[in-house]
Amino acid sequence: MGVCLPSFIIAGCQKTGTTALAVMLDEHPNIGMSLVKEVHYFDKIRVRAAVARGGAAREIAGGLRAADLLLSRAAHCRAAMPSPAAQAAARTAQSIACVHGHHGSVSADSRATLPSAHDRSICPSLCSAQSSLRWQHFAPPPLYSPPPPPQAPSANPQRRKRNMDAYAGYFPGFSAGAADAPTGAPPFITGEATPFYMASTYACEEIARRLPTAKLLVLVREPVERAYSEFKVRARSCCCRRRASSTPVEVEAAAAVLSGYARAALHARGAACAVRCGASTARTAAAAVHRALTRREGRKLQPHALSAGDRCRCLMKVRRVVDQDALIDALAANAAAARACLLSAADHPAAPRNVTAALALVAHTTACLAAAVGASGKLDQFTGPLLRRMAEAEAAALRGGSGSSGGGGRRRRPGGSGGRRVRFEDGGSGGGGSGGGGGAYADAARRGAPRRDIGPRRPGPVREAVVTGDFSGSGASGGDGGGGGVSRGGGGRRRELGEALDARRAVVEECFPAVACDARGSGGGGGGGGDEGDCADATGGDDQVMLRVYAMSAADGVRSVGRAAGGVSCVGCARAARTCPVLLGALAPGSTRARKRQMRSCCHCICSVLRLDCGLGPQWMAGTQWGPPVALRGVNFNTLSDNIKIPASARYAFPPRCRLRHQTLRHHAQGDVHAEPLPRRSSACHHIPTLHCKAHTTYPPCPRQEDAARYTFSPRCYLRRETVPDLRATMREEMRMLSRCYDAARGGSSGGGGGDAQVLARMDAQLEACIGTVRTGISMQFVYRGMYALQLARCARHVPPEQIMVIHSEDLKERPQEVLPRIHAFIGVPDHDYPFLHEGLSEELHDIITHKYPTFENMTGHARSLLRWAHDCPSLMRRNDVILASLNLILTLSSHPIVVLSHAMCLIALNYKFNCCAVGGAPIDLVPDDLNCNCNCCTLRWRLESDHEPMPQPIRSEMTEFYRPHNEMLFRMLGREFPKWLG
Ligand SMILES: Nc1ncnc2c1ncn2[C@@H]1O[C@H](COP(=O)(O)OS(=O)(=O)O)[C@@H](OP(=O)(O)O)[C@H]1O
Repeated sequence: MGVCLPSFIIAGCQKTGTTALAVMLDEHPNIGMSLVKEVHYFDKIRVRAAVARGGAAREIAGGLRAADLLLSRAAHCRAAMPSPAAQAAARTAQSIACVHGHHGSVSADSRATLPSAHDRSICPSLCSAQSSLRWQHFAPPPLYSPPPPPQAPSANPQRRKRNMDAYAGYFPGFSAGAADAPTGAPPFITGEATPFYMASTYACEEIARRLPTAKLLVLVREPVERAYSEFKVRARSCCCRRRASSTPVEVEAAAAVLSGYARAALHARGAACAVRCGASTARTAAAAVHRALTRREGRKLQPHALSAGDRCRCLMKVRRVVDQDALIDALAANAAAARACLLSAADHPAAPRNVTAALALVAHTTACLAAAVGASGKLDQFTGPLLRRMAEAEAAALRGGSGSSGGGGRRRRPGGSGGRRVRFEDGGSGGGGSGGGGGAYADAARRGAPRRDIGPRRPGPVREAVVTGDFSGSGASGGDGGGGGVSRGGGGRRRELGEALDARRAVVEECFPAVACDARGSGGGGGGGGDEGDCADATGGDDQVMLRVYAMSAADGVRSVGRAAGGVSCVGCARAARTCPVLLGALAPGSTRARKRQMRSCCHCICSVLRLDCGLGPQWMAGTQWGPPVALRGVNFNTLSDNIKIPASARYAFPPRCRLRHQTLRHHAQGDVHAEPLPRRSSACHHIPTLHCKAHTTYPPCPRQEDAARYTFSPRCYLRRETVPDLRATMREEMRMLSRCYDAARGGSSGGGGGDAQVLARMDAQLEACIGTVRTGISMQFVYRGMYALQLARCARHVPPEQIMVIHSEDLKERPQEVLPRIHAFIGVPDHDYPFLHEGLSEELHDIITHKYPTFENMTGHARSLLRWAHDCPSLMRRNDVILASLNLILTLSSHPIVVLSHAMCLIALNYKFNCCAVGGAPIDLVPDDLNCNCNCCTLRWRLESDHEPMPQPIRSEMTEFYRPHNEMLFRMLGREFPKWLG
């Protein structure tokens, strides 16, 4: 496959509408934009060992680094850990790495790392987590299973970035299209947009050297506006200090967060079913899409081009050409296959807990839905039919006819040892299970555990909750088998599914009456409860209804997790309920017994989120993932009930939200419980105010009005009180430094030191002396980035001016119909009638932008809407279901481990805050700064209350004056004036 390096680059400037332009051009049939915006190739090319910082590059680099580190740890896990589980995890991990062609990616240095005590203790989780990272990175996405690309990118970010072929990898598949285009067809070109290139001191030079014919598109915007726009991003997104030790913490946290998914994925794979899911269903879907695209675009596309990029982007394109029904069919089939596959995982010999299956089920279901949401742009016509189709598949499974959905075929081996050794066949009969031992409840019964201890409704006490198959979410299923175990044959499974559906209906009808109505109305599987009056009341916009439909489905999966977790010891819940009354509101004034019980269940839910979904729950306290709690070995878990008995010395020093479990373990190590001493990793937990873990009997007061001024953000928006940099001081300081430079370049106050070109060249030469290194990202160099004349002059020293097109951002925004044809002519593609231009910059373009480059806010908008819905839900249990659903949705929306991690963190934060706020009505600061910092810095961008406020006039005037000579130089260069810029 030939490479298809970009013919044009949107090289600048930040905050001038580059995203909009990139999105618009990507809609052109002859243009393919890079798979990610802001490749940052040419501005990082000279960076050697330093890891790219900021934005996606940092995340990718961080993720790969984490993956490598974890992989290396897994490598010596095998040697260091005699336990079969660790060995198995390491083996599986390595085989996944191997499958994806990255077997040799562990550096010799990494391999040589000697295992430390710390490594040994966390080895199992690292082993699985590293696989997870690999999984996240390299495993096929659930919908479209791509063949491995011919040239897999190097796992080493530096090497990859330096490698021009790898750069071309940002434009995959399109090159094949270009090569195979019919003779005489208009050219197909690629482009990328990295607005930092203009600000970079050497990117243009590198572009000129490596892509000498590339055209540069440079957008300029009134510099004061631009600076303010960037400043607002800064203020919204990050004011926190970076932790000095961020890497190990991130790696470790990533390990923790992702291990659940890793395990789910691993076991799904272990059941040899994922292969089928991936290979048959997803590939069929991909092939169908591919065919359709080929037909439509009249050129051959590599199948992997359909999946190498982000899923949403792919689906966005696909959706236009594939029959919607066909796509829904494919998605539903894929979901069904994933279901079958993941259900099977529960019975796999290696599966440690049935919850892994449930978890994976949720993950895949939500991933599927997320993709659907991404494809539809709205939760509307697309998601509804898809959900309905999935409901039909469930119904088919209930009736025993699972073959058609590909989702239920399950057959037990005759005489198998209980429910654990199972062979699966796609489209199998779905019946005839042999029953048998039945897993935890039966085990517990055999051990003589009291009956009350084995019911799934009682969280906590059952220690050995392995593989019950109770992934259905049915609260009643555990009791079905009585003391003698539960038959888990096809009939049992169907019964469970039925119970799951009932449970889901209950959730839906309680929380989302409109959905129940909708479902009844459409015959889509609603049922029970409500009457016409309810339906009449339960009106709302389409979006809201669909949101509820979505919640219904997600809650279904989530309940599975929650219920399944009910069979697993939940030390954290009991602990939290006892020691964290404020958090849970259990001791709220006037709290009734029932309320306390409810709160405890709520706690249980939170705990399962933390543990199961994020890997951050009792592990903090108990020390291992999934395995027996290290710190509590020797404690008889069957005696743990509501009055959990933990040696006093094992009391937790840190709140459950503290993700630095090592701290806690260290604390344990000092007590009389058996634990491995762990090195202290960070003292962050010490700084966490413990207000919520004291035995408060009242809620912390709402912030007083006079305190509100200290909140940069609305206190209700869950953010810590941040100090946003002072606009005036920041801008003035930078202007002062730049003026020094400019004055020197002009030859002092007398001026007259040559023409513009000389002045700009001199200024450029001493720029770094004035403002230091030109940094990427949003890095407090707001003023400099608006000095377009300086940057253009620098660029024009390397790139011929006729290859640079400067576009006024305002023109693009207000008259795209005029600007776009000029751009087409400049980059050499035929004109195109963009549908979104017909009504100006319509919502469609906005949708495209937000779906193509979703911010965290965009990505999680639906989930956060769910959170809001949850807020109104009368039942705390249900509310938590929805919260869990939201969490899952957000986790599955993102494919990058580090992104997932930070999202998880944010959601954990939200979850806590949400619960507290919801219960107590007071926005209390429950989230460790560290955690908040993570959220704010990386991804979470809440709107500033002042977001839409104009820039204060005094500083605006100062800046306009500062920019005046620079703007004038720019006007002379362009031969065109923008009078508004001069004030
Ligand atoms: N079509 C069009 N034309 C011109 N400008 C537009 C357009 N669409 C959006 N915008 C405004 O551009 C700002 C975001 O610019 P970028 O996408 O370049 O930002 S980034 O550097 O990629 O982060 C951002 O400015 P602020 O609203 O001030 O943040 C957008 O509003």
